[in-house]
Amino acid sequence: MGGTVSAQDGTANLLEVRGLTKIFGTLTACDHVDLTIAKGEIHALLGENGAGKSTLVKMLFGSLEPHSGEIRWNGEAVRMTSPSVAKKLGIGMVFQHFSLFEALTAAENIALSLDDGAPINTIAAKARALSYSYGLPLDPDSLVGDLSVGERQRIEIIRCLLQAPQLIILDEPTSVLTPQEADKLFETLERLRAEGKSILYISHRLEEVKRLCDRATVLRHGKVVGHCNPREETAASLARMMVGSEVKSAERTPVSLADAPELLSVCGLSRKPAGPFSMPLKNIWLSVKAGEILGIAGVAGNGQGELFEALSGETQQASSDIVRIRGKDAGLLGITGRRMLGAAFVPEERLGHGAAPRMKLSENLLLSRHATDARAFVGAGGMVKNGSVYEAAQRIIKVMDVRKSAPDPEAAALSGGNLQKFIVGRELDRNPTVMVVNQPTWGVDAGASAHIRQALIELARSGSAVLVISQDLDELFEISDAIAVMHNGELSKPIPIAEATFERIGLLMGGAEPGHAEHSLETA
Ligand SMILES: Nc1ncnc2c1ncn2[C@@H]1O[C@H](COP(=O)(O)OP(=O)(O)OP(=O)(O)O)[C@@H](O)[C@H]1O
Repeated sequence: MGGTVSAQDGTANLLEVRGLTKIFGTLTACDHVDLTIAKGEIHALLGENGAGKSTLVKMLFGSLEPHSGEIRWNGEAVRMTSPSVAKKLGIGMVFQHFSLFEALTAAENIALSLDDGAPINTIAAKARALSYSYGLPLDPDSLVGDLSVGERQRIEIIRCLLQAPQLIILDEPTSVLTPQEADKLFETLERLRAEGKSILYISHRLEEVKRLCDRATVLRHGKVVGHCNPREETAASLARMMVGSEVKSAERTPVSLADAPELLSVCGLSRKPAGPFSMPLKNIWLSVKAGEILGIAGVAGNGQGELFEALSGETQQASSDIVRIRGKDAGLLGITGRRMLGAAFVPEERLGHGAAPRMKLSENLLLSRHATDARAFVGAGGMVKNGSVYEAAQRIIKVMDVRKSAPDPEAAALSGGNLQKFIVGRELDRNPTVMVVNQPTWGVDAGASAHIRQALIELARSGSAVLVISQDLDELFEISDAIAVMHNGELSKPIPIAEATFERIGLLMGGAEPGHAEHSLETA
């Protein structure tokens, strides 16, 4: 075999890709892409949403077939005809969306994918030993449903490492992790590098790319537009390489809320856990006024999802005055009833929850807005005005700069970040009086994140109340007028942004000063 020599520093290349091309319909998602990965390097793959990163790694992992191009592995031409071929060669992948069964244990989940017939006890013992040796401790007997997102990701990583890969591909691994969990992951990746393994790392978080990665390849519109050493760049210069122009952060204009009417309020919301894997809500009080953005911070799994469900009407309250929208009792209304009051909701999970994957964007638009926009979209006798729906979908696509491979593609054919842009745009397009959004820029690139954040600020300043749940503290500090923290099903008092610091919010996220915000309603 014998690897070829990399021009960069003389180390052998593990992977060499030449002219790899993938075409979807009229869109060339990857256009003659060249990429080399040396042994023992952490290589970043950067690019805007829809730049072709996932398409490229899917071709490397054998889950998509290229139209043309060549892949060389340890110097030899190979064809990745399926993920099992890629795994056998030594490529492992940790996906953005986990594929674990909640009702099974960690070891049972691992056994399912290893498929080597080894007894479950042997697999559990191996998983335990490996997880401890890499500083990612895991109890193989724990039920996945009881685990935090970070712990679930450990299972995915251990499952990948058990196959002894030489190249590990990670697709946005830190977007669901707390800062502490991300630090642990970086240590593990550095250790893997020291052992001579190679890592291909996809992330929109440019600071962590600077910290971790040895080289970067930048894609734009499916083409390689540059290579760099991220340590010699700034986050701004990396963003510029990806986007092709300067990326500005959102600007929060000052606002006076003294006489502003309250548009969304929650008074004493409590809820028992809905199932074995959900969090109770404990006496939650909050208030959002016209013009205001209230940010809700918290480590994933502390009740933010349950709070979103309670606000959106997916779960209803014990009495109608617990949730009020525009001064109307809404606690017993479902999602459509709350939308009819002028509220809009963007859930965290975009595929399945935020959009039906196999439906076109225009059909998804109709699905969520047929009741609230009946006059615009439904004609006499209940006939759908297809032309109007299509036009509205195209308007949203244009405003949000949604990149796609067909005029009105199915939701599942969009890249993750582009689908997120469409869903946020679909709700903003209604000009809602109350907007509740969970993780607005999850998986969204720097340029589009700035666009979404600015749009939320402008919506608030035009007189709407906006509540943003986010795990991204930088985001909350950039856009919020006040930040409250969810911990263990309780919500802290909101802290006005002028008094909020990362330390103070971080302490609350860790469980300091717990308590609900009953008196905040008087002071807000
Ligand atoms: N199965 C598919 N059918 C049609 N078009 C597709 C399909 N998968 C991806 N595309 C298109 O190919 C382009 C590249 O998408 P890809 O998912 O590779 O982008 P990405 O760089 O990973 O983006 P993100 O950062 O948002 O995850 C997008 O315009 C997307 O709409």
